[in-house]
Amino acid sequence: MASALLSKTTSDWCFNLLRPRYPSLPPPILSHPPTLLLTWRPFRSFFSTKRLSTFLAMDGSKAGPLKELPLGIDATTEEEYASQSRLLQEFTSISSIDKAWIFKSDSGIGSQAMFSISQPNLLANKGKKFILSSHISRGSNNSVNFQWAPFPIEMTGVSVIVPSPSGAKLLVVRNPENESPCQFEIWGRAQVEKEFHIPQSVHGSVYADGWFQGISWNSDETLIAYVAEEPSPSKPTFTGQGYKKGSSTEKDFGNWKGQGDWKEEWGETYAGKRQPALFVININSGEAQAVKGIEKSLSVGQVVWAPPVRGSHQYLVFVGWSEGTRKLGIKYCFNRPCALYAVRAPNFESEADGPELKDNSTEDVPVINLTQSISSAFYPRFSPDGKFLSFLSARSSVDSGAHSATDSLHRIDWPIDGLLSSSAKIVDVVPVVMCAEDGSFPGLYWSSFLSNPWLSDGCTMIITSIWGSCQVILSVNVLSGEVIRISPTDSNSSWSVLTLDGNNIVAVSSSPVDVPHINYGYLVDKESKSTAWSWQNVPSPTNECSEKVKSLLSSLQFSIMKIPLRDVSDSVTKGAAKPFEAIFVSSKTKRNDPFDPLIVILHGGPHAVSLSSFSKSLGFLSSIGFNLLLVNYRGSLGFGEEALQSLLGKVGSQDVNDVLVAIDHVIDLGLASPSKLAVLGGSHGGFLTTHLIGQAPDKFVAAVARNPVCNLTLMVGTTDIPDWVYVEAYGSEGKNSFTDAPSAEHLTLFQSKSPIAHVSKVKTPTLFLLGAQDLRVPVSTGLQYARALKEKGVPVKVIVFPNDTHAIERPQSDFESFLNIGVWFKKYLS
Ligand SMILES: CC(=O)N[C@@H](C)C(=O)N[C@@H](C)C(=O)O
Repeated sequence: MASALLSKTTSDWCFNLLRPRYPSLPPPILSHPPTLLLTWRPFRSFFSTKRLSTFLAMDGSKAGPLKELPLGIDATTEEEYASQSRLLQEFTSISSIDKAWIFKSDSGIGSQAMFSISQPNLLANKGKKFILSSHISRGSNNSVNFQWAPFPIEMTGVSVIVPSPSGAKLLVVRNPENESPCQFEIWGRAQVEKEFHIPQSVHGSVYADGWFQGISWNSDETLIAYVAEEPSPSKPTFTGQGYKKGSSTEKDFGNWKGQGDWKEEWGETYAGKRQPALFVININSGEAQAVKGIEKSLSVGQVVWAPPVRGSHQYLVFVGWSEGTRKLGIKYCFNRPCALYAVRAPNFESEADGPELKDNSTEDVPVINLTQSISSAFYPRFSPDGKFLSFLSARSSVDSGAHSATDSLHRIDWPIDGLLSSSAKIVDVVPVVMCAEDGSFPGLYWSSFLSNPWLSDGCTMIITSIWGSCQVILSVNVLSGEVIRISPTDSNSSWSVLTLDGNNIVAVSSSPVDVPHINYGYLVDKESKSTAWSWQNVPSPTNECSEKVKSLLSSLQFSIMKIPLRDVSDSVTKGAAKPFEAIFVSSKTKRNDPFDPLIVILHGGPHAVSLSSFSKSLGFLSSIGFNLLLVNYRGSLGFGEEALQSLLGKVGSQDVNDVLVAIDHVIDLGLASPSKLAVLGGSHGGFLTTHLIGQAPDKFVAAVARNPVCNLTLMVGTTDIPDWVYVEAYGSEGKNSFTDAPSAEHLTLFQSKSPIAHVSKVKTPTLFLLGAQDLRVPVSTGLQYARALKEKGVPVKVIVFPNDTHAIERPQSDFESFLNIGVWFKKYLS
């Protein structure tokens, strides 16, 4: 019996695997010393590691000295781990296309493209970044041809690259890993032309992602404005004799540094990061100056240069977030009030400066708030002629307290004389859509703006947004307000814009069953007023994945389903009474008889969305025999503001019910069996997962919760976004009742709306994946719930990743998470 257990091969659901990308990589699950893994298995196999080795010896087989199995793995699951891990490695190594830039070609024919590509490096537990170049030429009939460089080039140690507007120079920033200076390099076409080391006494690391990122070249390409961490504050110094008067940042053998006052940070993923501040570097001299006059309490980001006005000082426009009485978490939080400000750029003494620019007195020139009359303004973009400034606003989010909601687009006319005013009229360009009519524009969501999003007419922006369950490319005329969906409407795939090539678009598209592909788009008929775009699929090395993955994905299909509501009450708004959507991914042919097991996948937020784009981890799960149902319950982004706002105050009931309705829908269609259901969700999706196994205790055979919100009463005192708990539990009015001193009445309501209120009913075996550095949903929340299940004898497995934050996205942690998810579901659903 034991040898049967041990000799169980991968043939149960064996894959004819190709050689993995990292041939020397040992099975990662065995190479994981830092992961803390707690396993509680009331129904665990009789053969614990010790018993198994004894049994083997008694069996008389040539056992030899048996290796202990790693923590959390038993003999029954080890083969499964080994076989799934090989396939997961093939999915993991698929590269992602993150950004692209277009340059004029030296030959004057066609253009040059540079693509930034990333790939996880499991052994190093880091992302690898590459640059892949291509020459783009146009043939007859509008055909386009990309000639790719033979290999990509790795960008080791590079934090961010930003080409100059003309494309003649490239800024490369290398952030230090310790107290070393921050390195700026200016590259020409063939070599590094300048290299500057900015000491920590001037500033810390340059912000290279998230809300605060912003690097902008001025028009004559001599100055670069950017956002970096302010220098370290000086701390009290103590010597053998006690406190040493005066401040010093120097380290010395004869003294030691105290902590000084604690400073608020921006929460999740910003731990240890200092206040973002504005700087300008002169690339001729290498001198870097802090921009003066900005209030210390203002965090800054997204800086751009205002159009130059002859004979007048240059201004910078940036986004500022005020701190108020405390900083609340800002990652995934669009509801933090912010405004656009204009500030005078510092002067650098240089021969090029005219006499009128020698005045260095920027301190007494006020910083102007340009968007006082609106609670949120970000992504400032000047039109190419400098006549207006457009920007996005999340005012709906700020005003309602929902952490993300429908955005709006605005513009202000820019004074040609350079006389700025804080009372400039804000024009609404694309308003918030309250009720999304079938098939029509639902509003702007999570839009991303290129640094140059403009077509040559100077008033059309090309942007990426969300439309139902799809990511789409839109053209937006900033003068007329006309919005057109220009990515194909006959496809359910997701599209996003990478860069513009003049009036043409380089985009990436993907779907749950197609890895990302590059596409080239152009207006079919430029002369007529036609708005039809044609898209050409561009063969590219980035489109490649292993033959195994290709073949597995080609056996899958997906559809976007409309799920009608059940029992709509009269009190719901029109927008909230409309069907919601779910993405159903299945095998083209049934793999199991009569039904493949179904994993219900629930996104977090709750104001986020599951998109119809490719996901390596979900591609892996659908390839190992599971159908998937990604439910975009009401409250998700992409369906109009009324549907989104309908969830506030109703979490744990309306969203739970929507998921149950979606499940019944696929069962009624004959696509799933009620006895083969599992559920997986993270964060608010983990809230739903744990609610569902409590409220529908007989429905799910297995569950997985990643950093789940299980107890709002516990979370409110420990999370970086306690305001979220109030708004989601009480509705919009919770925004005003939010306090850091919750009353007994508040705590009682939070308890009643939490999954922990239903924990006594749970029977479903549940896997918990927890990040110990999570500031959003602290690890204690998931641990408490898991312990409560254990107390009841429910099968539970917990993996804590000691160095991971909320997203659990470090390559090894992501890998181990999805490997365990695959094995967990196989164990209970096969
Ligand atoms: C606003 C927010 O972070 N809410 C969390 C509870 C959550 O669900 N987060 C989402 C974004 C996630 O998927 O992590």
